[in-house]
Amino acid sequence: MSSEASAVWNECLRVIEQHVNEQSFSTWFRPINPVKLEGSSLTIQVPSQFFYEWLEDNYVQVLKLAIKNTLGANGRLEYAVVVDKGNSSNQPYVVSYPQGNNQVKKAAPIESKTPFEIPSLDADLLTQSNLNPNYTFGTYIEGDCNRLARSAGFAVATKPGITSFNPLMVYGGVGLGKTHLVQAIGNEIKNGPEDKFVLYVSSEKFVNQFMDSIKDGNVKSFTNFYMQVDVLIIDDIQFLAGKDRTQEMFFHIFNHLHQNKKQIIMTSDCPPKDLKGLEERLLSRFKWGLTADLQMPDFETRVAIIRRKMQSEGIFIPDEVVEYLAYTVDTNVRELEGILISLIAHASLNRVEISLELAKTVIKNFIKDIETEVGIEFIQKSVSEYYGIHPDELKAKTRKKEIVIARQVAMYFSKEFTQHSLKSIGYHFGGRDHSTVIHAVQTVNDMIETDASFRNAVNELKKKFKMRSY
Ligand SMILES: Nc1ncnc2c1ncn2[C@@H]1O[C@H](COP(=O)(O)OP(=O)(O)OP(=O)(O)O)[C@@H](O)[C@H]1O
Repeated sequence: MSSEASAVWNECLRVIEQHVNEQSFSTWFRPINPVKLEGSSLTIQVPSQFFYEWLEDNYVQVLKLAIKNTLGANGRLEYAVVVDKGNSSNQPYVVSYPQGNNQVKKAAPIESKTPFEIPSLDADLLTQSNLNPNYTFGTYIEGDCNRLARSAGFAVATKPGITSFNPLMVYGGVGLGKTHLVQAIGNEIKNGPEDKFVLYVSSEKFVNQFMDSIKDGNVKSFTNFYMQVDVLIIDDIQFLAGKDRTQEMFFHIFNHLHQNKKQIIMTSDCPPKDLKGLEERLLSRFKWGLTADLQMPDFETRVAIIRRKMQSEGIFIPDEVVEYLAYTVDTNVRELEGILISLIAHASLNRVEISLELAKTVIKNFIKDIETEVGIEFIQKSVSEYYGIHPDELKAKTRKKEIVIARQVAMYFSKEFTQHSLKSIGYHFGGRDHSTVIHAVQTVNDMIETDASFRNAVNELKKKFKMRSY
């Protein structure tokens, strides 16, 4: 960054500051970097195409004024937009508009190659991996939900085929980051010092390719192709269920790769023991290495995921909105990202700032099946999650101390956050009496007074319910 450009841009900021409110100023102008000054032309770098369009749509007049005040009537402003997706070189591209001319020439985004396309069998093996370059360890947020899988993945990436994690099987529910993690391993190996042929393929494509090879009479070249791979990443292995011929072929490829110390990485939507329709000999091989699961990220990890996404989109979102989203969307990461994108798009289309109000509208109107009310069931789920027990235990007869406390806390919040009568609350906790609920509320109130760590726990949960009941 040139010091002249900085000085001019600081002058511009002083002008802009007087014409926009504080939040808009920090959202849309603080992230801008002045890049260079050539004559009376200043180039500023903005974090994304979306960011650039927003400035053009909303702040073009104030920008013109700032440029005119600092660089005179001939002053010009140029943008360098950092293209974050699909442009591995991450080269900025420049669009410019002359002063007094509103015809902005918008540059087309740089095309990226489709990341998931399967290479043809005679493709240049070392360059075609089908890996999405954005799926790296750097962009994968670590939390308790994925620690084992992530560290095993990292170990595999450091020494593919050599650790005892071969095969590495990552399993978990929909949209929890399986593909991202296994592709991060692939990218790490591919970008490492050794020339390894890493191949990512979805099981569905694998099946289709195999079928085609039978049809075309080139099964041998199909097999040879897969046997040359150094690191085979095969996604959604559950898709092989019931496809006996493909399983047989995969069995041979698996054995060949494993015997030759090649790394095999797989994902599945459930643990191997629950994979139905897969041959026993395959399942037993899946258990040779390491099986690690992914869970739904906890609140802090969800916040970190949102912040990372904000950073990559070059968007600022107020903390209270970030927290609201993280509290409310606890289904899976893909849904969380989807809602975030809807929110950004909604703000952009309606030309409004991202606020808590807007986030509530987007969540309620756009994502119909998301529960935003605090009901007894939600309280039971949240409290049992917090105490690491199963929600059914809150309704069971057990008198184990930690379960009694969790049950009392859940009853206390049901009284505070829902309209249910004491009788109804008791009913939802395994048909207990209303006097049990009164006793629970009293006990929790007493413990809040006397026990600081209990008070903190209750406050933390309360924050969650409050967020949801906004
Ligand atoms: N820990 C994480 N850090 C950052 N982003 C994440 C994380 N987990 C998931 N994501 C993001 O969530 C989205 C969904 O992840 P991904 O596609 O890997 O899920 P999946 O488990 O493979 O889903 P499916 O079951 O549908 O195959 C992706 O955009 C991914 O980048």
